[in-house]
Parts: sequence; structure tokens; C-alpha cells
Amino acid sequence: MPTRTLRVDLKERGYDIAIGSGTLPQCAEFLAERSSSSHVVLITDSNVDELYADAVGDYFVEAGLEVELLVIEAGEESKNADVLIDLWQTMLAEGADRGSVVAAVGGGVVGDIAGFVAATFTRGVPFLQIPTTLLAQVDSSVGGKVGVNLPEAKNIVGAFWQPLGVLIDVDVLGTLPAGEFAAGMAEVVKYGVIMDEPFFEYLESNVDAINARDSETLQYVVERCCRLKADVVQEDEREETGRRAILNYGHTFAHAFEAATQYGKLLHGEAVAMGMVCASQLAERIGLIDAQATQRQIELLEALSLPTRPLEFDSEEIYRLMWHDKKVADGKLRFVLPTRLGEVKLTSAVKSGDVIAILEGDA
Ligand SMILES: NC(=O)c1ccc[n+]([C@@H]2O[C@H](COP(=O)([O-])OP(=O)(O)OC[C@H]3O[C@@H](n4cnc5c(N)ncnc54)[C@H](O)[C@@H]3O)[C@@H](O)[C@H]2O)c1
Ligand SMILES: O=C(O)C(=O)C[C@@H](O)[C@H](O)[C@H](O)COP(=O)(O)O
Ligand SMILES: [Zn+2]
Repeated sequence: MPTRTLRVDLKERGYDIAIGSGTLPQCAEFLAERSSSSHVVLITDSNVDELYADAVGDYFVEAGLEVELLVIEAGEESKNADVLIDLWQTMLAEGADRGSVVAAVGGGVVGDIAGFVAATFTRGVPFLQIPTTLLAQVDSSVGGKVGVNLPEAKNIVGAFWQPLGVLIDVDVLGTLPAGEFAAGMAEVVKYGVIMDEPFFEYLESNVDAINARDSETLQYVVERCCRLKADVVQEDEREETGRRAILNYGHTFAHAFEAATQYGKLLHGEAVAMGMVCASQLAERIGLIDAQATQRQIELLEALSLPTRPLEFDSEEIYRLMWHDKKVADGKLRFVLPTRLGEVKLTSAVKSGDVIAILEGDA
């Protein structure tokens, strides 16, 4: 399959997403088409460093660029303010300035933190996304949400800072551990539920090819998700009208699960899988959707090796943590709930007793 290019049309902040197999060596050319900077701050994590970031750095150097490689510890625990301060100070010490460009090579953790570094260093430098996990390729590298966690609340400090461009090479997914691959599929299933019933059906019919990481299937899946996300972001870049909030399906629950486990026990995608089932059960409980729609989500998620039942949580604690959700407005929690497969709505018409009942497994 040839490399495909999608456009995220955000006027002066618009950018391309290039998706293909074996695209990584094109990184210097991809950057040069979008920036005249000769200084790249390449941010990666301790796993991706040797796997891909070294090579990306070499491609940039071969193209005549000066490269500083900054490596953070792999994992969600790194998405915090201390790591941010380290990155800012190292950049300063290494001579980065307003003429530098940040390149994020890694998963969603690297993309979110490097993007926030780019948004804030010298009040903002451009950045390039080179996502290397499935989750980052289908979701986090597109749309410009960047930031870090506090112990109490996920992604609570951040910015909207769109990248210069997104370069996706699906070949790198070959080295992704199975659990990380599955976690990315949770966000993929999300797109089907929130806005594309035929895509949900496609996923149901292609579980084997997906689990086998068939390259053409993955390119199609990544491209479909990027197109759907770009369409939503184009309509509501900064989550002001409620349209972009649909991308948060399952996340009111998921983010509370992640904070309750100190970001150390659950992958984001695993929490999203459990959160989507809770949200669908909540929708069922208040009469928005039928039981079969929830059951189909559970079956698809399980076929993709994802968890569908919350851990043994303290329900009251989870409910309390949910109030840190950024969709809270007018003193009310707002949930993204399905009305059928392929359609969701944002609603605050939910009683606390119903939420707690779902958390206690009383679906
Ligand atoms: N900004 C957004 O719109 C957005 C959207 C969804 C999720 N997120 C955020 O993304 C984060 C999760 O991202 P993630 O799931 O990519 O996790 P991650 O960045 O922690 O990466 C997962 C693991 O895979 C390793 N890895 C990365 N690429 C690899 C490869 N090709 N081969 C082998 N190992 C590889 C990493 O080192 C890490 O250990 C969360 O913090 C979540 O909040 C942000
Ligand atoms: O891009 C968005 O908008 C999303 O909601 C995508 C989510 O998958 C992602 O996890 C995002 O980081 C959550 O955003 P938040 O605003 O709830 O922190
Ligand atoms: Zn997410």
C-alpha cells in the first residue's frame, strides 16, 4: 500500500498525517517540508530509544540537522511535572531556543509530555509527532491535546498545541508488546461506538487479521481512526461545543481508574476498555441503549484481549475521583453515553446512585 496522507484542516494550524509502511526513513524530508529549523530536540522513552529513536536521530543528522536526544523513563508514571522540569532544564542547558523544533518519537506518554514541553518552552516551539504505539498512531498523536497528570487527576495540566505534522510507520507496531497492542485497540473500538457503526462491524469481522497485525489491515484501521478523529477535531478543536467530548467515551470512568491505581497498574487503553463497558451499562440502566449493544462491545473487546470488568475498586473513591474530570460543568458530571452503536450523546442527566451501582457491578 502506498503512503497515504490525510489533512487535519485547522486553517493556519492545519497539518498532514502521513501513514504507511516503512515511512520512518522519510522523517528528515517530512520535517524539512514543514520547518526550516536546523536544531531538533528529539524526545523519546527508554524502550523506544534503541528501537527507533536512535535511527530517527541518525536520519536527521544525515540530513544536516543538529540533534539533542532526551530520553525519559518508559511508562505512564513519567507523565508528571518533575519530568517536565527536567526536560525544560536539559533543553536550556543543551542550547535549545525558539528556533528549535521538538520531535516526539514514542507512544502517547512521550507525545503528550513532549508536546507540552513544545507548547511551553520559550512560550512555544513547533513539534513533530512520530508515534510508535498503536494507541498513539490512532489517537494521541492527532488533535493537539498535550499535558501531564497530577496524582489526583489525569491530564489535568496541559494545552492544545497542534503538531507540524504526524508521520506514521505501521511497521514499528511489530515490536509492540501484546498488552500494549491490545490497549491501542480499545481506542480503535471507541471510534466505532461513538461515530461509525460500519467500522465497528468491520472490526468484529476482522479480529483475526487485527490480532495477527496484518500490515494492510493495520494501515486501514489507523487511517480510518485518524480520519474520524481529524473530522471531530476540525469541528471543535478545543472541546468547546461538546462535539470533541465524544472522543472521551469511557474516559470519565477510565481516568478515575488510572488515578486510583497511581497510574501504575492499568494501561490507559485497558482503563478505557473497562470505562466504555461501564458507560454502556450506565446508558442501558437509564434506558438509552439496549443490552445487545453493550454485549457486542464486551465481546469485541474480549476478542481483542481487553479487560471488560473493573478491578476491585472502592466505588465511592472512584466516584469522588470522577469529579476531577474536565467535562464537569455547572457542578455536574457529564458522561458520553451511547444511544446506539455509532452514536453517543453528552449528558448530565445521570444520578450518582446509578453510577455507583454500575461501579459495584450492578449493571
Ligand atoms: N493526547 C491525546 O489525545 C491522547 C489520546 C489518547 C491517549 N493519550 C495518552 O497516551 C498515553 C498512553 O499512550 P501509550 O498507550 O502509547 O503508552 P506509552 O507511551 O506508555 O507506550 C506504551 C509502551 O510501549 C513502549 N513502546 C512504544 N512504542 C513501541 C514499539 N514500537 N515497540 C515496542 N515498544 C514500544 C513504550 O516504551 C511503553 O513502554 C496516556 O498517557 C494517555 O493519557 C493521549
Ligand atoms: O483527543 C481527545 O479529545 C480525547 O478525548 C482522546 C482521548 O482518547 C485521550 O485519552 C485524551 O487525552 C483525553 O482527554 P482529556 O481531556 O479527558 O484529558
Ligand atoms: Zn484515551
